[in-house]
Amino acid sequence: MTDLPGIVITGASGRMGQMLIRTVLESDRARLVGALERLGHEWVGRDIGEAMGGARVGAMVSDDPLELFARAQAVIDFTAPEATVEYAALAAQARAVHVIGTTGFSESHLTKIAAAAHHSTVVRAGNMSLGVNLLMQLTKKVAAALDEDYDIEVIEAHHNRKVDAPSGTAVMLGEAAAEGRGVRLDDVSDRARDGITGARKRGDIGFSVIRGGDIVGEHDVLFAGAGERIVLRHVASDRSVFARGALRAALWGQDKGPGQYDMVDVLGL
Ligand SMILES: NC(=O)c1ccc[n+]([C@@H]2O[C@H](COP(=O)([O-])OP(=O)(O)OC[C@H]3O[C@@H](n4cnc5c(N)ncnc54)[C@H](O)[C@@H]3O)[C@@H](O)[C@H]2O)c1
Ligand SMILES: O=C(O)C1=N[C@H](C(=O)O)CCC1
Repeated sequence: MTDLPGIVITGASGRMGQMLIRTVLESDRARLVGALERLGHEWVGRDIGEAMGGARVGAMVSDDPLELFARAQAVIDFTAPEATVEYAALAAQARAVHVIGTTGFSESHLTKIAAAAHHSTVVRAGNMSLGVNLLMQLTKKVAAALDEDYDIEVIEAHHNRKVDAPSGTAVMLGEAAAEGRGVRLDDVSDRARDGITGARKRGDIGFSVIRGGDIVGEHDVLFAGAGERIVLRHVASDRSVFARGALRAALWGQDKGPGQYDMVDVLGL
C-alpha cells in the first residue's frame, strides 16, 4: 500500500475503460484500486490484467461499486448516463472524487449529478483532451469577434459503435460558440435537417453528425461568411488523450471541495 491516490475505473471492458486502466497502471502518481463492470458481466471476479488479455495486476474486476468506491480517492467513469447517475450518488457517499467522461445526459440526469456534487468533487467534461478544451476557448473568441453574417456549424465524426449524437464534444463547442455570441444554445440550436427545411435561419448554430469505422473523434467548427470561411478543427487519433486528461482531473480534484468542475478548471484555461 502506498500514499498515492487510489483510483477505480468503471466500465472496465469498454474502449475507454481499458485505456484508463492502462493509463493508471503506467502512472507513478496514482494506483489502481480496482475496476467495475455491470452485474453478470463475464469479467467480474477476474484479475483486471488477465481479463484484458495481459499479465496479472493483482486487482479484481468487481460488480460492487460501493465497496470499491469506499477504498478509493477517485472514480473515473466513462460508461453510460444511467450508470453514471448511480455512480455519482455512490461516489458522493464514499466522498471520492468523481471524474465523469460519459456523454449523452438528459436534463434529469444532470440534475441528479448536481445533487451528488453537493457532497463530492465532480469533474465532468464531454471531452477530456487538452486540444478540445483549447478549441472551446478559440471557438468562444471567434464567435464573439464575428456577427451573425457568419453562419456557425459544428461537424463531428466518430466510430460506428458510438450511441449518442451529437457528441458531447460537439455540444460543448456549440455552447462555447453560443456563449461567445451572447445567446443560449437551446434557443439557436439546429440539430435535424431533412427534406424541405427552408433556408437556414440567421443566427442558428447547426450540428452535423458522421458515424463510421474506427474514427476516434473529429470536430470542426465552421464559421461561413460571404466570400470566406474559417474552420477550427480538432482530430483525436488515440484515446489516450482522453484518459490522460481524466487521470489529471482525478489528481487535480484531490484537494478541491464539493462542487462541479470541468476540464477548463483542471487545465486552468
Ligand atoms: N469525455 C471524454 O473525453 C470521452 C472520450 C471518449 C468517450 N467518452 C464517452 O465515454 C462513454 C463510454 O465510451 P466507450 O467508447 O468506452 O464505450 P464502450 O461501449 O466501449 O464502453 C462502455 C462501458 O460502460 C459499461 N456500461 C454501459 N452501460 C452500463 C450500465 N448501465 N451499468 C454499468 N456499466 C455500464 C459497459 O459494460 C462498458 O464497459 C461514452 O459516453 C462516450 O461518449 C467520453
Ligand atoms: O468515442 C466516443 O464516444 C467519444 N465520445 C466523446 C464525445 O461524445 O464527444 C469524446 C470523443 C470520443
